[in-house]
Amino acid sequence: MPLSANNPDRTSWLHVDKNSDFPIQNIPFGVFLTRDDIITIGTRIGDTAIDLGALHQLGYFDGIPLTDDIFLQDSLNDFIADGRKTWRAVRDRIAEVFDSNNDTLKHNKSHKEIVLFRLDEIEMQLPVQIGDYTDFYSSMEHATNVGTMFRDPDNALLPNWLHIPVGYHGRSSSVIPSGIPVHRPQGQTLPNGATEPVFGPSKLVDFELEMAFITTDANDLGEPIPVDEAEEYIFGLVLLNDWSARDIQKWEYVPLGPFLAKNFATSISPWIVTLDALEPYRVESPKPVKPQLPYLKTTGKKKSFDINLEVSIQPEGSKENMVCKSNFKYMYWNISQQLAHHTINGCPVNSGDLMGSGTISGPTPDSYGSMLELTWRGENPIKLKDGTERKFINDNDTVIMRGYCEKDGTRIGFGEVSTKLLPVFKKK
Ligand SMILES: O=C(O)/C=C/C(=O)CC(=O)CC(=O)O
Ligand SMILES: [Ca+2]
Ligand SMILES: [Mg+2]
Repeated sequence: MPLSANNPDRTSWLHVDKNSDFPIQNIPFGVFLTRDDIITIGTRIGDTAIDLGALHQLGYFDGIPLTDDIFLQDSLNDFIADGRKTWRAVRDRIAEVFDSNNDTLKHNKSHKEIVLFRLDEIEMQLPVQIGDYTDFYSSMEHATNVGTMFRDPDNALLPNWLHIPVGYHGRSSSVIPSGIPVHRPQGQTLPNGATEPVFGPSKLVDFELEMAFITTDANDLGEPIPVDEAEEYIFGLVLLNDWSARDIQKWEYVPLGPFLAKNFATSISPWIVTLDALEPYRVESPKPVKPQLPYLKTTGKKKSFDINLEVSIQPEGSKENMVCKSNFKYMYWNISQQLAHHTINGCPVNSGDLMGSGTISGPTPDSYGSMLELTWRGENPIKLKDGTERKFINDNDTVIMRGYCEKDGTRIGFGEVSTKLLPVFKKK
């Protein structure tokens, strides 16, 4: 059955710019602090933020079984744990309330004063309390590029890669929303030609263009999630910047994988776009190069999504420079395969877990999802509009990632994840 909230013909009585990421067909979920210092769950149409806690108290969700305080929370975890049926009913109701043909709230000035906020009146928070954060490594182009640079160009893709959605466990304590600046990390590195490491600021701070999915309570300890059921347990997607210190990474990662090179910060966009909203943008996943084991084989619906992705660097006081254009559809392993693999050993997944896709590099050099690849380890620096060059990210640069889908005149997007890199932390 088509989802009512996805009706492409629906318009809203709230103003929506033509190129907005947030038409009434999107209806993402997030958490924000209001002008009155109240934390609430909300959604967004155009440039208007909508307080769902207030909307619920005023009775606009009557008939949907929801607890009174479901939206009066500082995270979406409980709402997500209520399951897909509830997410759908709430999203459909929001679409009805804000439909151009519905005058109820539109003509109620006092209700609108309580429910609607301009974006400059709110402060976006992390949308979920993240219990566990996992990062995959699912772009064949990225894995090949990094394998070429870090290891052996003749055997760039390691033998397991075409059989396993490779991943590592990250650290949730340093996941931050868009807008929170990050300090350049310090650590151990092995200078070129040296035999002993040195300690100091990382010289090779990089971004990684990723998306991430957020789960609901999915399975009990010991219980795998079948690959074709995986999407039932995925609430939605965000943009993710997996900040990476390449010099620290290269020295520390053998043999257990990334550690301090990756966990100093991971930035995400604050609005979670639901899988339901992304339904019209499904595409086939890349053809498997090698046969996949049965637990990873998907059937039925297409399991990848056509999401345009862009990365810009903005030096302090200067213009934005777009350095990468990629697409989520390039991922060799899709989100269903990632979740099936993650749980095949019986590992439980909880509401609010964050699963990074891995760096999303495409086939062409302008679609590589990190500076490491775009400048090929710094060999081909990128020229910026202000006349300076970048091999990696400089202090006081801001890295901005954006993502959107577009089809048949409807566009829905993720907004942005924007993060400034500050110099090394100094105690005042
Ligand atoms: O190939 C390696 O040794 C590591 C590559 C990465 O930087 C991996 C990573 O964080 C996963 C990813 O983003 O694809
Ligand atoms: Ca990564
Ligand atoms: Mg990181």
